[in-house]
Amino acid sequence: MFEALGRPAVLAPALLVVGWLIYHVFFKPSKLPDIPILGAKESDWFPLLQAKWRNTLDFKAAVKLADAKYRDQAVIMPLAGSGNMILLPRSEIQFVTDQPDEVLNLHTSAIENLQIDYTCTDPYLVHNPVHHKIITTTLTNQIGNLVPDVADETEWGFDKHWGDCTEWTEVCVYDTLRRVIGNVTNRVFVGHPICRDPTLLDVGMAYAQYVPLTSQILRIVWKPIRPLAALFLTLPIRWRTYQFDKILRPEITARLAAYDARQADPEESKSVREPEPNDFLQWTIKQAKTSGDSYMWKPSTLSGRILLLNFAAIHTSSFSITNAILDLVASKQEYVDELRAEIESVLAEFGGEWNKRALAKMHKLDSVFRESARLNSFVTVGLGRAVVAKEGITTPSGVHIPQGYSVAVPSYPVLQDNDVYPDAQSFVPFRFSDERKDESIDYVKRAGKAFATTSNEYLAFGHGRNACPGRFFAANELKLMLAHVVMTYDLEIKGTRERNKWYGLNRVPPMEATIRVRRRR
Ligand code: HEM
Repeated sequence: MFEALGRPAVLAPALLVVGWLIYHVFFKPSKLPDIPILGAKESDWFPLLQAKWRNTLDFKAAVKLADAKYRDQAVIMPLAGSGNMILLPRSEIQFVTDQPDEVLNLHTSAIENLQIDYTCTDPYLVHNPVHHKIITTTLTNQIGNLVPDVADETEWGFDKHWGDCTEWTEVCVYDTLRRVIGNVTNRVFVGHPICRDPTLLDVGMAYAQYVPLTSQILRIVWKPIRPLAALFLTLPIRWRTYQFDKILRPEITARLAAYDARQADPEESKSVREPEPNDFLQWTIKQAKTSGDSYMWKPSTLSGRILLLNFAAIHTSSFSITNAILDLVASKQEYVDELRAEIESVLAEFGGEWNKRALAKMHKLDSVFRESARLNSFVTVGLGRAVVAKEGITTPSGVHIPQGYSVAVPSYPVLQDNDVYPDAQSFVPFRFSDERKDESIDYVKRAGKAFATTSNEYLAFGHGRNACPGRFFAANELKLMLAHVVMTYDLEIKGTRERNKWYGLNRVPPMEATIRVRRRR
């Protein structure tokens, strides 16, 4: 091997590669602003590299340090796989929210973070995200009409995964809830009975795990060889995409044929055919056909969009309800009793029927989710946006950030701040419903305490123009599910609630945690 290195044909390119690496790591002029490096120490020889190492190993310490030491100052936040992000101070959260997409852009940052051009089998779906519009318009408008389906699937899901035993039974919270969420959410995405196909759910979950994992690895692979590495690294993703498409394809083909038949002869369709389904797949077919672009109604395009939705919706919602149930079960029984009383009295007002208006009236139920998200949100730094303006941006505190870098703002330190949320370390389930009751506070401000309402102090769903478009649907679905849980089951936990774990930037609930459940008589 050493002999081979002596040959000019091998030595010359090897020296070039080593020289290139040395130049890039140590000598390339940096366009980074002249601001402190989070995690660096005065004695460091290579502050960016050493800080990256420290921040990556313990991001919780890094984000706490940022808030304690640099509360009013922007810092460079080096992190493996995320480059050198600029963390702006909390006083500039509104500034970030106010910037137009031509200046700070969420999609550019998401496409880069998730390495969409490699990890998505059809990147066009993300570059042309028509599903966002369907979420903000049709899905959100249909929340009320979808309640019976969501309630039905919730009941079926819990019967299946938690059972109907009146003796105490141990269940793994996250594992069972993600399955129920998978059933319920896909009931709204693709309808019954496909939403109950266990392979569809497993494939969707596996896809949602492989995409962030693979993108993390790809981002540390040297750019020139990334396309080659991606060919191998994305194999598990392409396999899941193929499987997902295979399961959905017969349904999609049948729906497309029925749609065309309905368009060709609306009268016959009224008398003979099944009523048109009211779910995301159908709305996407309609949107595709109306666009006139045949690419949009290719079965693989349609199934690819539903897979992306599973990616956006299922993990996030599963984390949310897992945290809420763990928080509730580890707190006082009187809180559960209070919730039951609220649910019973509101339901009685609506003749025992679950609907959107009844859910909206259950402020305590809503407050449990907002409080649990406040304590446990996976968003530790939020509003990650890429600087896309050619001339870069200059922040209110005068820091110039060139095009190509990303910014973010602190979320975890704000959510845990006693000055913003008194007694911030404790789970106070009715913190927000109590505030909503206080009539001395302006109505709009009170309404701003709802689970899905975002603010500078509550970034669990992001904030501003690009805040999570699915949050209103998610809030309704999750509330209905938790209401079903407390009305149908007694709950108990052995010992204390296991704390959430940090994985890089994100915090996730303890996935192995178990509780005991018993069907109420
Ligand atoms: C509790 C459940 C959920 C949580 C905590 C959550 C949280 C978030 C967050 C933090 C963002 C980034 C926003 C930003 O950076 O400003 C986001 C974006 C997004 N969410 Fe959610 N989400 C949830 C449920 C859902 C559901 C059910 C859907 C679909 C029906 C959905 C679809 C999306 C989409 C498509 C985006 C990207 C928006 C864009 O690129 O403009 N989410 N979500």
